[in-house]
Amino acid sequence: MTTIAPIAAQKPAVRSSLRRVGVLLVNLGTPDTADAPGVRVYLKEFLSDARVIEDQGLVWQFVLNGIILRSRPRTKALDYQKIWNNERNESPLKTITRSQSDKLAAALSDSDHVVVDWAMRYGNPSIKSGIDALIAKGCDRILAVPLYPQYSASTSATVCDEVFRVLARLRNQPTLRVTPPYYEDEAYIEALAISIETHLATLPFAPELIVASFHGMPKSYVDKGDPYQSHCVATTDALRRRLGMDETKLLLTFQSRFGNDEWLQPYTDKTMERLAKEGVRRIAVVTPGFSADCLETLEEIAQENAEIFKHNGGEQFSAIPCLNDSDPGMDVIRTLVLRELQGWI
Ligand SMILES: C=CC1=C(C)c2cc3[nH]c(cc4nc(cc5[nH]c(cc1n2)c(C)c5CCC(=O)O)C(CCC(=O)O)=C4C)c(C)c3C=C
Ligand SMILES: [Fe+2]
Ligand SMILES: [Fe+2]
Repeated sequence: MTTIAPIAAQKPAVRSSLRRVGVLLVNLGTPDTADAPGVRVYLKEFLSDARVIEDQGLVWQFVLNGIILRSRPRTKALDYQKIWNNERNESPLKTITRSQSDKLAAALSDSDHVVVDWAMRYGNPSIKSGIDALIAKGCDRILAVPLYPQYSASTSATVCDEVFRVLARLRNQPTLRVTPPYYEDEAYIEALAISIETHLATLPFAPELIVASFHGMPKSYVDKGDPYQSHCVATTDALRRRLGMDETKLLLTFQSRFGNDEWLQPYTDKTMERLAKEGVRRIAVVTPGFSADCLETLEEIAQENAEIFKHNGGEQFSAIPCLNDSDPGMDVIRTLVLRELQGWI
């Protein structure tokens, strides 16, 4: 027999005539504080998710608790400190996701029965707190929006898992929709192209080529059927067509390798080294898989990989900002959300 967690008694939060639609933007998550304890809590939750590390067996428990959580929080906290939003005392991923949510709410303000909020899969604000808040405001229908253009089980699916877990405890469940991946949507490709062109026009140099760097994942996950790599390839192909560039002018690479297994290749850091050694002097890097700038773009790309490129002879390196809450970026989110809200608003 299948059992689920005890279902709580639930009072109607608002009068039943108010039937609102909730939109919940969800991104990956980030530590609450840029210090070792904050990073440890975050990494423990993240790396204990079987969608992220599929083999959660005894060996992994030993590696996670005995090695990773003893050393990585200290070094990663230093990286977070380099990019931290000190004004708000939070990570840029939170600042940007909140702003995306505020701007989407303003864009949908014509419909007074739509409520927009945001959440993080790991850390805070949690998906549970987001769903609770939407229900408390009278939402009986919720659209969850995983902010990942390319689907992967380690990102998009785990958002759904958590949403389902929260709903599983409710007696009076809202109706649920989830936005699909949008890796080759016209609005997304157009927004990327505009953001690249706008950024290149501000540079004092002309890059010889552009590297499109996506977050990596273990190759074995793709071998077992995760479509993530094919989505990254489709995005890059569409962008090449839109920009009139071939694979020598717009390269596809994968960053953020973690652990010793083989990850998707070519690796971004090795590509930086190779390009510089082959005599390329000026490059720009775009990170289309990240809907908001975060540790992986602001530190790993704009600092670490810039350093690798220059150390090996490269001269000019520019990191193109993510779509974030820019006008083209908000066009993408609004288009996606309005399409999936059809019939509800
Ligand atoms: C097996 C481990 C990991 C997989 C698979 C993975 C996939 C994946 N991740 C993102 C987006 C982000 N990841 C971020 C940080 C991050 N990712 C991993 C590991 C895996 N990611 C770790 C351990 C970390 C934490 C930092 C570190 O310790 O190295 C972030 C940044 C969060 C922030 O706070 O700014 C994002 C965003 C995608 C899209 C993805 C898909 C394959
Ligand atoms: Fe990651
Ligand atoms: Fe990284």
